[in-house]
Amino acid sequence: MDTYTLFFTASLIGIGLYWFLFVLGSAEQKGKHVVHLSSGSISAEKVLDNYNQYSSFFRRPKEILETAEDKVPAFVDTFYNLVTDIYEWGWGQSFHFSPSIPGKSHREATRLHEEMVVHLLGSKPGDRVLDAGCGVGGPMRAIAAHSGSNVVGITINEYQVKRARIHNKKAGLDGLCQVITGNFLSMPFDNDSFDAAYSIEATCHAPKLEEVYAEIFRVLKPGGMYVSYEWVTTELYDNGDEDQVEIVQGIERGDALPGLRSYRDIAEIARKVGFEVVKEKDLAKPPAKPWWSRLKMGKVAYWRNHILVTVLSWIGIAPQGTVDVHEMLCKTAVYLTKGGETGIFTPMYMILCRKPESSVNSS
Ligand SMILES: C=C(CC[C@@H](C)[C@H]1CC[C@H]2C3=CC[C@H]4[C@H](C)[C@@H](O)CC[C@]4(C)[C@H]3CC[C@]12C)C(C)C
Ligand SMILES: C[S@@+](CC[C@H](N)C(=O)[O-])C[C@H]1O[C@@H](n2cnc3c(N)ncnc32)[C@H](O)[C@@H]1O
Repeated sequence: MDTYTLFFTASLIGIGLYWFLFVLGSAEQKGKHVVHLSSGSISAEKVLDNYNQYSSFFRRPKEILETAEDKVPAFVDTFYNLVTDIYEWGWGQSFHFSPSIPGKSHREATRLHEEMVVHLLGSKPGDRVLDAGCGVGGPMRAIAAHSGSNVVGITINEYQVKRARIHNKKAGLDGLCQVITGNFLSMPFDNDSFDAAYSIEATCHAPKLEEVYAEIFRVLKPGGMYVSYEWVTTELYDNGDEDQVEIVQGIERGDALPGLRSYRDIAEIARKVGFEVVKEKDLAKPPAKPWWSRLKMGKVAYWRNHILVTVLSWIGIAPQGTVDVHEMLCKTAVYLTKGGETGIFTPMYMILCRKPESSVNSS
């Protein structure tokens, strides 16, 4: 090979590599780049082990409630160590769905879904608002910026707190947004200390919904509003239909859920802990456009991402085990899409509640 051919070939390989890593692997919302994929607070050599422990724990989600309910928060924490960077890289800083809106980008539709929380709660400047299960804070920043309220987020995952604080600072919202590590089943906040509260696609991780709802009720001031977007099965779900059961179990396994609840249970549980239920509605119902369309359109992107993750793991840049986690997410995307298309599942069953003015906390 002469010098010219050698130079030409080397340049082509260089450009190809640059394109593969820096163009294909670019971050969705300037959050994460593929070459920086880590596994949260888990050290690189323990990723595969942690993934295997996670997947055997969530293999039979329904049984968890009978045998190992108390271990759920720790495994949810492991799950978010494994997926947080991949979510940020492939989805953005808001870890939830929203109805697609013709003519609007995913980012814009996400933001509208988050700002709806402000309107439902009636939040205003100076209010202290709780975000129960805040992820890396995408919703918190949108809600604080839209309302001028002070938002306090809590997440079980320490790595997410680190990421959220970085994003809050970058967005110039660290004055309005505060984030702490903690369990929403037992929060380090005083009784009656928040004007309002919300949770977006987070309380589905609680083994018993009444425990997290009771805790949110406790920290809300009397008259305070709470809104939640819940993951539930709908009226179309038939637990005697094997195909439907497989879809639901696929969603539970790939999303760290200790058993999906029925939409019927939500308001009943809210009332049981003392809330007045103001409104409940499945925000996925028509005329809303499919929330799962972005998951479906991503088929080529999944394939591309899978190659990227495999190559990076192979050359030692991404931790070993990242490929397994990514493969799990690819399967999860299929089950979620089936859940949406069949209409047996919704990730946005909205419930709006009020803590009665007259209520007294039991603890
Ligand atoms: C509320 C929860 C999370 C909801 C969503 C934010 C995530 C559910 C499934 C995730 C994804 C699936 C496929 C991934 C893809 C294979 C990868 O290449 C890029 C990231 C994905 C698109 C990823 C992004 C986040 C989800 C859509 C739960 C956990 C309660
Ligand atoms: C799917 S993410 C949604 C995050 C955020 N609401 C958003 O929409 O971007 C679920 C969140 O719930 C948090 N979570 C789950 N179980 C928790 C628990 N027991 N205590 C506190 N946070 C929890 C996770 O750590 C994660 O941040």
